[in-house]
Amino acid sequence: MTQPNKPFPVSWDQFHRDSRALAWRLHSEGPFAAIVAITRGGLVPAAIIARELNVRVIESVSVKSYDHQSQGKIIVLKSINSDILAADAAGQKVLIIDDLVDTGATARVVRDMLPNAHFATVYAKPQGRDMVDSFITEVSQDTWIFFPWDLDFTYAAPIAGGTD
Ligand SMILES: O=P(O)(O)OC[C@H]1O[C@H](OP(=O)(O)OP(=O)(O)O)[C@H](O)[C@@H]1O
Ligand code: HPA
Ligand SMILES: [Mg+2]
Repeated sequence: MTQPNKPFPVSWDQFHRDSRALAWRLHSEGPFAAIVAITRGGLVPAAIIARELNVRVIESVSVKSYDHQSQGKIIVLKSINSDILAADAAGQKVLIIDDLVDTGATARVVRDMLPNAHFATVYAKPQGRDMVDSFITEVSQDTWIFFPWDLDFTYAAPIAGGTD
C-alpha cells in the first residue's frame, strides 16, 4: 500500500475541541462505568472525555502496531484488567477511546477483548471507520494525521517560495 502523503497537522486547541465534540456525542450513550484508553494515542482524548463525562475509572490497553508510518504485526504489551473485562461481560457500559482508527487493525484486536464496549475515536479513515461506533472527523485514507504531541513549532517557508 502507498504511504499516506497528505499531511494533516492538528494543534492542541483543535484536538481539545474535537475531543470535546466527541464527548458531547458520547454523552447520550452513557453513563459509562469505565474508560479504556488505547495507549499511547488514546490517553490524551481519554483524559479530556473522562473529565467531560465524569468518569473516574480509567484503564489502559497497550497495543503497538506502527513503526513510524509502516504498520507491522500487532503486539499487545499490556492487557485489560479482569475487573473491566467482567464489567463488560456483565452488561455495564465500557467506553474504549483511541485518537484515530486507520486500517482498523488495532480496533479489531481491542474490540475482541471487550465485545460489548462502545468504541470511539476522534478521527477516522475510511478503511477503519466501520470498526468504531463514534468518531468526529473523517480524513481520506491517503492522509497522515500529525498529532500535537508529535509536533514542534518550526519555520514555514512562504507558499510562493523564497525566504521571508
Ligand atoms: O487502525 P490502525 O491501522 O490499527 O491504526 C490506528 C492506531 O495506530 C496508532 O497507534 P500506534 O500503534 O502507532 O501507537 P501509539 O498510539 O503509541 O502512537 C493510533 O494511535 C491508533 O492506535
Ligand atoms: O494518520 C496517522 N497519524 C498518526 N498515527 C497514525 N497511526 C496510524 N495512522 C496514523
Ligand atoms: Mg495508538
